[in-house]
Amino acid sequence: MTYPIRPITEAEYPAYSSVLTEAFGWTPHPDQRARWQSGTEFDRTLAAFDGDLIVGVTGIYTFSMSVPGGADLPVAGVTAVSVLPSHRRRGILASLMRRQLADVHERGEPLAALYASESVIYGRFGYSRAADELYLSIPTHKAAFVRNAPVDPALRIKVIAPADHRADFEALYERVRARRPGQYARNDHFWGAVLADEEYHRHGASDLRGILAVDDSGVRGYALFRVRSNWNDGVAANEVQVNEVYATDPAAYALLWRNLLDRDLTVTVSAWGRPVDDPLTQLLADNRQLRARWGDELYVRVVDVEKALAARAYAAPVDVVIDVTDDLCPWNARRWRLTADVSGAECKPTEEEADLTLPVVSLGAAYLGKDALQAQLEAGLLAEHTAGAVRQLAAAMAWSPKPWAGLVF
Ligand SMILES: CC(=O)SCCNC(=O)CCNC(=O)[C@H](O)C(C)(C)COP(=O)(O)OP(=O)(O)OC[C@H]1O[C@@H](n2cnc3c(N)ncnc32)[C@H](O)[C@@H]1OP(=O)(O)O
Repeated sequence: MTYPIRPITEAEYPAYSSVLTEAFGWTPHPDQRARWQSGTEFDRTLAAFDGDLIVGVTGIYTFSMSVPGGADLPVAGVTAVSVLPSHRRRGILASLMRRQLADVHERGEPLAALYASESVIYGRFGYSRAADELYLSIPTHKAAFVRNAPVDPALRIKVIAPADHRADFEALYERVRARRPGQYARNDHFWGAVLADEEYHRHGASDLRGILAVDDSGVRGYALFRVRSNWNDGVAANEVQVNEVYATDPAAYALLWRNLLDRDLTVTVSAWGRPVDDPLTQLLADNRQLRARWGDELYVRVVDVEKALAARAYAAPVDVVIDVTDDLCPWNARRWRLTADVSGAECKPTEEEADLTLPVVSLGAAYLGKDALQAQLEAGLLAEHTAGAVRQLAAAMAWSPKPWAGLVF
């Protein structure tokens, strides 16, 4: 049985969104549903139909995303993937994914990216875990910084109402996001999500709180957080739950965390999803006290090998012929010669013998700079034809800071 696929109109949004809420078992608040609707790019939605009934959906946010070296790449941010429970496992997701990848390619976007509800779903479509994150928790009484942590006496903390400082957050985030691969330009919809503060976003904690790190020249950093108030037998045991911390420089970054860690009545600071190389991990003197769970963050699919590999910077010179295998995007499946040094990168089709064979899913894992390729070789997932070729490519593709998008879409 086939299920015709097409984008929806705005009038069809209620039926589109009900597939999403049914598949996820969510009951969104009307404000949240309204926000999703206003953020929807209707020409980039796809719905699969069984007669008049929408039974499967997906959408795309049109992103500009930082890649290693700081360039901005057009990226398709895949979202809202859902199939009605009555129609699951009939190949509807597979047909939506095939159609979506063809659309993304036609539009000239070299990458697609997503946050996965389950890590097992997207590998078959060429997506790979490309960024990791830490869910961390720090006991505040063990949170001293190393002795040489940066301090700038010109800096001070200002307590603010987040809703009044959106322009400061936007300007600061835009100033710093090129540093870390995976960070994407946030439009109105995403700033609305960052600052969303209705009761249902609080999960028993306070309203959204904010601090700025400022000096006489202006804002050098901000943090957004909530406080979960807690008393045990008359003893205060609050938890500060950190949502975002961004700063232009290390001293401002350290001061913001210092303020979050030093609050009265507080025993724990936690954060749901931080970069694995968060500078905070280096600042804590007793860093064994930082308890963290390692998780998967962004998934990446290289849709156009030639454009994607030429667009990023490389940490070391590289000159290899890669035989890319890709069942879903046949335009990628061939041999490519990648040459790169400090002056730039080039990726061109070639008929030369391959130094290594790389499934496109492995390229996605390494694209934003995660150190993935050598381990994949050792796991038997790649084929090396010239000794040392994988090590050379892995050293060139690995990047610091490590990739992290920082905001679910
Ligand atoms: C970016 C995001 O939006 S992430 C959100 C993803 N959505 C959800 O988690 C909501 C709940 N789940 C669903 O709506 C559906 O189960 C979906 C969208 C995950 C899958 O849709 P379906 O139409 O059932 O998938 P489809 O039938 O096309 O399956 C294609 C293949 O993927 C496999 N597959 C699909 N979903 C899963 C899963 N959750 N776990 C393991 N395998 C899966 C199928 O078994 C099939 O494998 P095969 O090719 O070897 O036969």
